[in-house]
Amino acid sequence: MNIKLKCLSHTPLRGLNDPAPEVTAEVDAVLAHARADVEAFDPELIVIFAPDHYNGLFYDLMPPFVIATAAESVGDYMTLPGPLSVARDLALQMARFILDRDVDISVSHRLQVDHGCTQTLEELTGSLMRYPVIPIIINSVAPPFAPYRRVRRLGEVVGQFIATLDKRVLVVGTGGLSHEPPVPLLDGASDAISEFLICGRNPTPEARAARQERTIAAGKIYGSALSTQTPLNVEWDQAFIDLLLDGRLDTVDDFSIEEISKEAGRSTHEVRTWVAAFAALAAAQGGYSARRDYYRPINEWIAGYGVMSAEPR
Ligand SMILES: O=C(O)CCc1cccc(O)c1O
Ligand SMILES: [Fe+2]
Repeated sequence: MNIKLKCLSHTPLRGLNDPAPEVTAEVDAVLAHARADVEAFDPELIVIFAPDHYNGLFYDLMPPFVIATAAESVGDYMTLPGPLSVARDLALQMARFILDRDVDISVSHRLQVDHGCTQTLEELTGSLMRYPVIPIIINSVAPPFAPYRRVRRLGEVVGQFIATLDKRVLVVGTGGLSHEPPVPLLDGASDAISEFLICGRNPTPEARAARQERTIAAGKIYGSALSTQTPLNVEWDQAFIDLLLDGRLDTVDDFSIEEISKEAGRSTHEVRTWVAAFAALAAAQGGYSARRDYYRPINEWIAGYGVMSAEPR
């Protein structure tokens, strides 16, 4: 086995509410570099840890973790619609391996995924079909969540499975860092919003457009006095990146979900995908060496925007 890691923020506001052209150019260059790395590595499998934002998973049955044997992009915001090239049999084998090691995970044989999975796949590979992929969704948006130590444990067993493969494997985490887009909460929601959060699959084009307009409007005022959303938190992001750089993964076991939501925003929990990805790399090969490729707080995108790479030491 040969393994590499990429973790990066996603933001559906890319192209819809852009910051200054120098900033988008900087991010474009970072992403082009990441894509070239992936091209050179030529993975035989991509394991992508991703969140979902009430596009594939709803409160009628909200799983903490899901592995997909087949997946289709809903094509939200500017992302590509259509099927992902999921490695079906390998995904099933991985599900069995995970369950055998005492970590519970749901299996979906037909999962809808959103920008939380597809934007990063597209940015890193140019399409949704380029390489065989196994999507693993970690609930990071719809409380209650499994604790961070459980996410780290999931990553570990996935890494142990990867170690059994005779393949080049790219492990990806997508989301974060600090941010809070206007995603509704079930607690205190109106009847209409509850109905959406419980079973809002396959919205009408009008409903999807309205949702996207709300996100764009929030992006236009994010970080200003007009915004009611928790702002970006550069210190939190820096500390999180540092703990990954230093390989202090076990410190996430003490993370308080409530405190992180308050300090850095509710969607900061998408960093759970980074925790799982780094834990997988660490478990697959012992130590790792990581680098911070990029970080910048970008209000227009509602994103503490970061990119990291890592590989075995
Ligand atoms: O759920 C939605 O539609 C909004 C999602 C969303 C918005 C801004 C930054 C993000 O990272 C993000 O995921
Ligand atoms: Fe997100």
